[in-house]
Amino acid sequence: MHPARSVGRGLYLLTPDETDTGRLLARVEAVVGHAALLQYRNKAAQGALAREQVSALLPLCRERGVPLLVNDDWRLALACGADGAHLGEDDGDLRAARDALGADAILGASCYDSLPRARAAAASGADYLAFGAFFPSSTKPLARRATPELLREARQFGLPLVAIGGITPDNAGMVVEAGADLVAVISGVFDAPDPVAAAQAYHRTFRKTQEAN
Ligand SMILES: Cc1ncc(COP(=O)(O)OP(=O)(O)O)c(N)n1
Ligand SMILES: Cc1nc(C(=O)O)sc1CCOP(=O)(O)O
Ligand SMILES: [Mg+2]
Repeated sequence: MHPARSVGRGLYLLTPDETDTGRLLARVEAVVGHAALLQYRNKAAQGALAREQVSALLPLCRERGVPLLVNDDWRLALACGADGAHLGEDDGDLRAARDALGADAILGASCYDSLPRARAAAASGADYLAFGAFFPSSTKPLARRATPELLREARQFGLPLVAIGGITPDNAGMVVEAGADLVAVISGVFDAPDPVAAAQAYHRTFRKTQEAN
């Protein structure tokens, strides 16, 4: 069994679809210090632009001590020297990614609403298991839905659990109480009127839940 890399606890920030690299950097720079992990996810960028953006984000993440993962494309993560990759059901084989990236890389897996998928991902070398969507998501309106009960059951795998999908500072408590170590967020931070205040508000949820238990 692969010894899972530590991924911390708190806010797991995913980048917005931003094609202007300078603007992407500025938006991320404002909030990345409040994140435990950053995922480069940009459905509007491929090829050279995606590579340029990962390479631009990497020094910022290193400076702030925040691991940078690449969504969908472990080869891009490897080429840029990022800290890992996140793969969903259409993004290739987890075991092949683990073999190519090595034991030190952080490898995340989308499990949607499926415990069997989570079991397979854990056996294939995932460092964390992501479930969702927990709430209606403006980013992914057609996402399958998951429940807090599923998260409780997923504790059996002994890996860090990520909750994603429509998570706001107001509803995050429900998934954190159910066992989420990280809440993965795009619009709750990047579409907020004050992204820094929003990022800080997620932190308070973790603190409150810890104090209550
Ligand atoms: C942390 C995290 N969880 C889930 C996803 C979704 O991955 P996927 O199903 O491959 O969908 P896309 O993000 O590629 O649209 C994720 N990216 N990150
Ligand atoms: C990228 C993604 N994956 C999901 C899943 O359920 O697997 S939900 C989702 C969208 C996350 O964005 P927001 O925080 O804006 O809802
Ligand atoms: Mg994907």
